Amino acid sequence: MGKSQKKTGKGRLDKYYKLAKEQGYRARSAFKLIQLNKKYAFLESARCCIDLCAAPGGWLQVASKYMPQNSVIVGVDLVPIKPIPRVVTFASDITTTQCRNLIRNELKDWRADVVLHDGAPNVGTAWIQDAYSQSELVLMSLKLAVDFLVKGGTFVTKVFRSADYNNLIWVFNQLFGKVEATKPPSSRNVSAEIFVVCRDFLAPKHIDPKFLDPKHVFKELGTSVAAGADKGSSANNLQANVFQPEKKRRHRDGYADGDYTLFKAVPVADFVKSPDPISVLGSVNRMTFKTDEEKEWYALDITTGDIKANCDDLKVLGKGDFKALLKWRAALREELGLDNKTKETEDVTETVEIVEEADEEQQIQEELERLNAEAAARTKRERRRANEIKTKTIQRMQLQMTAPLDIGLEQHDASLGGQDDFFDLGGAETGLRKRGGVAALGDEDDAASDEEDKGPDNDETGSVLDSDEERQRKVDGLEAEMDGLYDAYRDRMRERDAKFKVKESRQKNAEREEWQGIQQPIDVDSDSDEEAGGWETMAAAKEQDEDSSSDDDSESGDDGSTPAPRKRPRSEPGPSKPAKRMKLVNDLREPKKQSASDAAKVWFSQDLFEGVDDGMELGDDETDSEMSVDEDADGSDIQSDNMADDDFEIVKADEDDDDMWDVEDENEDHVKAQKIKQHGLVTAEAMALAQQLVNRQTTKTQLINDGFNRYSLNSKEGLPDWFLDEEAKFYKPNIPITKEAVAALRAKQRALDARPIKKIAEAKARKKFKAAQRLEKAMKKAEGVNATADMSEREKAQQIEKVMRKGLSAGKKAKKEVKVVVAKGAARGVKGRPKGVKGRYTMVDSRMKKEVRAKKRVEKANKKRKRT
Ligand SMILES: C[S@@+](CC[C@H](N)C(=O)[O-])C[C@H]1O[C@@H](n2cnc3c(N)ncnc32)[C@H](O)[C@@H]1O
Repeated sequence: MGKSQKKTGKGRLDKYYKLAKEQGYRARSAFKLIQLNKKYAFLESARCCIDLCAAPGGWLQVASKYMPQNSVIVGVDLVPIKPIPRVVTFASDITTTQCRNLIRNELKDWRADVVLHDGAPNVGTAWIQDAYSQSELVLMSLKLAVDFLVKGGTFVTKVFRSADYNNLIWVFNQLFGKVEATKPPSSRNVSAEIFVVCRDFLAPKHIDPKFLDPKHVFKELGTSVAAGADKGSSANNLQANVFQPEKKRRHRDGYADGDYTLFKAVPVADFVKSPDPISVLGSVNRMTFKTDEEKEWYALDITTGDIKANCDDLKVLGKGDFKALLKWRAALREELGLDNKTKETEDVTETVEIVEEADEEQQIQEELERLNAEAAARTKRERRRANEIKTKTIQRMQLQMTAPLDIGLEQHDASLGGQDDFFDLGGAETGLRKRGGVAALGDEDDAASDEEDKGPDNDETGSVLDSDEERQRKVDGLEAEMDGLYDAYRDRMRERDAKFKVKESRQKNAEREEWQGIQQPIDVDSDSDEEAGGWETMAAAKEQDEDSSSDDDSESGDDGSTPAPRKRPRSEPGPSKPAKRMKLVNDLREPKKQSASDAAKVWFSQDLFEGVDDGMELGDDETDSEMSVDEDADGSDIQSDNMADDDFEIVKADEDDDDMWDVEDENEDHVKAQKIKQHGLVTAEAMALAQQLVNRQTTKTQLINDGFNRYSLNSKEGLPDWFLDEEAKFYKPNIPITKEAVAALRAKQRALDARPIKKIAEAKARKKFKAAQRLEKAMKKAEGVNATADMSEREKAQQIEKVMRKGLSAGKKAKKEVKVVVAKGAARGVKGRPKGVKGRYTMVDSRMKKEVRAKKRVEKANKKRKRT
């Protein structure tokens, strides 16, 4: 931000502050945009974004992370913003034409899909003044937004809940199809800020300048307040000034008659004796003790130093100070006997009223009104308490979890009716209440004290449970209940949904296996219910990849999150399930089977990869970083016994392979490239990353850095099942490649897979051709037999059957065995058939026989090696 902020005040160092530090965001406000985007998803599809009031750049970082590569991102602020990759920034005032021109120059004739505004004026003096300038700043940002937004675009702005709020919302509604106000969980409860997301910009051809003119937009309320004042409701207004400062407006009507100064001092007696003390507090700057009577009051014990100081400057006082003054007044009046008098007077009035036979109906009416008001106040109080409890429950849950963002909670703002929560705990809470499981919550209900009596800090701690132990016990109880509910839900699902059962058992298997390898792509048509784009799409695609794997399990690792249920590709038979499972515990360095390495060979045979061994290594790097944790865990040299039954000889891993993970190896690049060539870049994601490296769209460092994220060391210890299940679905890293790139590569791979190997195709064709020839020949022969006159019909039939059988058979003559005969002793050198040898034979000497055997052995061994 422009001005330096105190980092130790009221919960400034909250979890979002820490998270921001941890994740390298420049400001905790980054999470506000992340959460807004999570709800409205406007960044993923945006190609151009303008961030107004962007310093220090938290929102810009988020935009650059979530928007597609090569999008245009422009940030403006009064203060310079430290450079951010892929982002252009200016230092300029957004209310000036110079700023407009700068943005225009940068964007040329591009239009923005998203305009963001998180501006806060750097005034920091009077809150009322701040709120007003904030509203003006919002209107200025809207002015810029309508200049640059594309039709259908999104404008996100921060507004304060002030008197101008409704006017601003009205203006937004004139220009946008959908306008929603929301308060993301990361926005502090104590802050009056609220975010308005205006979608579907209508892009009217002509916009009445009055819509964007503060004088007009904020006029109506200003005058209504003034009008209210005219109607003699000054007392109410001034009361509002004290306890609801946002209601106060600027003096647009000039000074009161005969009162030309802004500073007002009144004798303290005015305050003490006035029937409307609050209006006095709201209208003056100082209360003086000048008369003798007032000096006496000054000397009293109840007139403490604080009271004296408060009377000295009323404009700097807060709610608590005003309350103290009112208490002091009440005490003083009691001491002076002023209140008794009033009581007496009231009694007299009452008596008079009775004497005057007040209208009974009117009394009933008044009583009813009073009761109604009381009921309304009670409901309000209850709602507030419920909200407080909900917030606290959420906070406690978050304290138990490592990923507060995933809970994506949206606090329900009572003033913004009709907005759905991201994750409504209300239901769960009610359920728990019914079972009596959250007595804790009830306790807290009672414990929640009146907000008015406490500062925001007290709010946090005052109603929080007494001791750590007690709190822990209650949290445990709540968790146990949640687990119970979740188990019940799963039981219900198991009964109702057979698919769920299968899914669950697969999940369990997968969890047991823990390590998940990279596999072959499968048919894209296979159903995936999470095809939502972004990571979901990638994850679904990845799942498909993994599903289709026949046996290769060492290339790409997942981040260790629970894998989704797998499916066998329809097109390929693949090994049986047990075989597949068995492979999962194999040595990671075991040489890959045919399919993976073939795919890799085809892939690397492209011109693109000529002489780019260096780059290749990075593709692996990426994979390494993702899989390293699992690899360490599972990479033991376990050899399944079943392997012995395989056709393949188990070959001990090369020493080179041992070096794969040794970063200190000087041949590292070469070795890794070899490994990739050998095992293949099997998933489309890995290929897309490799392609990005080759095309210099990304760098090695960037990929390595991307590999270290909050997903990489995600401990699951002690987390409840429902949370892990939820996490398995949504807590996944976003690989920095586009959906389109993966789709294109997958299509390419499918095309390659669909093609048979040329040699096989030719051999098949030859075989077919020869069979046809044989058949034709047989038919001709059969015709000849049929035409023969000197054969009986029976003989003909027998002959034709014989001929046809021969024609339809494979036509391969059994190879006649040739016996190898070694002439020894006296027989050596003798010509002619040796004694006792029948059929074909060949004479050899003993040396030749050995050589032939050795040759056969070598051929066989080579064959096996090739197959593995
Ligand atoms: C809350 S900060 C913005 C934080 C930013 N969204 C982030 O995530 O880093 C508000 C910013 O508004 C800027 N600002 C206030 N008035 C401005 C104006 N007239 N023109 C440009 N920037 C302004 C301030 O300099 C301040 O840096």
